[in-house]
Amino acid sequence: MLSRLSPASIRRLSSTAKCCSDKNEPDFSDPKTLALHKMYRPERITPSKRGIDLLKSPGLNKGMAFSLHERQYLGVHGLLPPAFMTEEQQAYRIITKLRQQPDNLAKYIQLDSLQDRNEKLYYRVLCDNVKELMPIVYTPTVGQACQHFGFIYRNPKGLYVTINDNSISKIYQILANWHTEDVRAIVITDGERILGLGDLGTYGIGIPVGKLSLYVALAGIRPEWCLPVILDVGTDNTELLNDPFYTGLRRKRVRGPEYDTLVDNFMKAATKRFGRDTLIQFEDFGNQNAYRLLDRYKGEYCMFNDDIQGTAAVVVAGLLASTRVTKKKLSQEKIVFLGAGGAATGVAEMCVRQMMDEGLTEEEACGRIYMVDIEGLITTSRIKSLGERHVKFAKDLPDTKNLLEVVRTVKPGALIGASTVAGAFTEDIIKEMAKNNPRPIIFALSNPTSKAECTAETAYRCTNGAVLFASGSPFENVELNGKLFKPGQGNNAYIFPGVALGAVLFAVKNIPDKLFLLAARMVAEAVSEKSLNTYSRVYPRLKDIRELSVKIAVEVGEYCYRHDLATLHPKPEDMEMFIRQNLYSVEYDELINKTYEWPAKDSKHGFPVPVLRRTSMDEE
Ligand SMILES: NC(=O)C1=CN([C@@H]2O[C@H](COP(=O)(O)OP(=O)(O)OC[C@H]3O[C@@H](n4cnc5c(N)ncnc54)[C@H](O)[C@@H]3O)[C@@H](O)[C@H]2O)C=CC1
Ligand SMILES: CC(=O)C(=O)O
Ligand SMILES: [Mg+2]
Repeated sequence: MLSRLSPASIRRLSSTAKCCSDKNEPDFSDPKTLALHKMYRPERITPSKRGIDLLKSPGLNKGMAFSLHERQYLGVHGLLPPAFMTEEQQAYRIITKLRQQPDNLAKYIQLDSLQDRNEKLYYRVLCDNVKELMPIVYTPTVGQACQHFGFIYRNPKGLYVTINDNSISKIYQILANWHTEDVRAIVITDGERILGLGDLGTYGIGIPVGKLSLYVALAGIRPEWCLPVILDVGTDNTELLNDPFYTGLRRKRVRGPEYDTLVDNFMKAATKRFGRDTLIQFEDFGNQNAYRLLDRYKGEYCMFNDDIQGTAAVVVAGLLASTRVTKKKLSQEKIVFLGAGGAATGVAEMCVRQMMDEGLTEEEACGRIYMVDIEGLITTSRIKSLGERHVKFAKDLPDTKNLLEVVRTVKPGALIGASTVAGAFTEDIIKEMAKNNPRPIIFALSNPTSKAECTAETAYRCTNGAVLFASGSPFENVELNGKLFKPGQGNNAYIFPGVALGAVLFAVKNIPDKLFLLAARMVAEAVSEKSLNTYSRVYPRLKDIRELSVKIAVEVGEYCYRHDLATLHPKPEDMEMFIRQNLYSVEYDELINKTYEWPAKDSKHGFPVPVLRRTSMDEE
């Protein structure tokens, strides 16, 4: 069996095993567990770094949580204040300071520098406060951080590959400069469509960084396996080209064959450097490249486009959960999309697959989907100018750019926005949706919040609380007529962490579309009756994503072994246990085998142990 292991897999098995934490210690009374464990777990290691180098290594640094024995043994004694702090105390200090920051960008900067200093503490704080901090490290604040990236830039995070590095060997060298060898997941963007904010060039690096933070926080993927990458091919944003702080090449975007060669070279160099099964997530590419690159690479590499496939899955999940309230199958609904770019088209295509699984023909399913883009409703009169993906959705209806008119004519059960047009779902449109449906479905997916097609408050108010609403960026709860509504976040963050966890742990060859549909169904099933019926929320709680990610990863693994796409052999007998054993722990590791039990409450050390309160603001 072992002879079937590729060199990359052997390397992975041994390094995977290093991450097993005592917290997740398996049950060794079971002989099968013991055998599996021996296979995957080598001995613990002591870090090679010492002294100030250790304190400057964010992956190892524990700040004042180093025990006296560790301080002496690892050469940091005297380099730290003499008092000690537990990780919990440090986390309390961080979140307290964070809550005193004047605004969200200041919070982003504080967390960003914490990540540079002390990785475990960063993830500890993030995991303990997912609902409060996701809007900081992710949408909407990450959008603001990208817009001001040149100004707030402190430390490099991620790799920059420019159009001037356009050969496999040059890119390979850049990848070899990265500080870890065992990279298993890359999130890459070219910065052309950063959220709904448009072309932000290299300022877009904040997006891969933020997505990978969620890999760790929402799926327990180890941070050292993660690599953020930006392809710098220039920018067409003249404001940036004139910005003295701009961090990228000052030139117009390169397009055409030279661009394609750069992406091709990157794919080859990355898989040569890190292994054929390295996951590469494409993020926030512009409309003209997103689908094209996905179609080109999805059969050949372990990759996916999150804006197309991840978004499709999360929206279908929200729609399926909604059907539990409307008591109608998805195939019985008509759906209108505002926007027909990567996100909306991906969702439309997955809706078609779901409707076909429910018994419709492809033609019937496409017939239930109406798309409106910047040119108006996609109609048969536009066929000559449409791309092949849109032709099947063209309707034999009069041309119009008026969304209200479309809603009046079609009478859809669901209205979905991925257009980047803030406020496009006017009060009239929302009221029209409510007129035609006892429980209208309205998803305003555009990010960040400033681009949402409508606010949660408008949606609930204009439908008298009947709407099943979700948005790409979070909105506050809304109280209406004495009832509390908790809008769900229809964001691909429910999907990509779990898919990525399965892909990296089982070293999959590629990721079929079907897996995203399976993930969508799992997310839909995870929505509780209480969520749906008490709060009208069509998504699980954010704090449940981590568990959901494990379940999605099991599904990814099972599917990939069935279809000969998993290259980790032998297949773990207990898939879930294998995944749990390999989850990143946010608790500090013991850095030497023997730990000195320091007297945490000893007044000699002068540490006033604070009364800890729960830091989590997560709620039902
Ligand atoms: N909630 C989530 O998980 C996700 C949200 N998104 C958001 O969706 C938005 C769109 O993303 P993509 O589809 O990737 O972008 P895209 O650039 O591929 O597509 C934008 C679409 O909007 C249409 N559009 C622009 N102005 C319009 C107008 N005035 N009226 C009607 N249609 C108009 C364009 O014609 C195009 O079809 C972004 O704001 C992005 O942040 C994207 C991915 C995931
Ligand atoms: C959520 C996301 O991927 C986007 O807005 O692009
Ligand atoms: Mg995106």
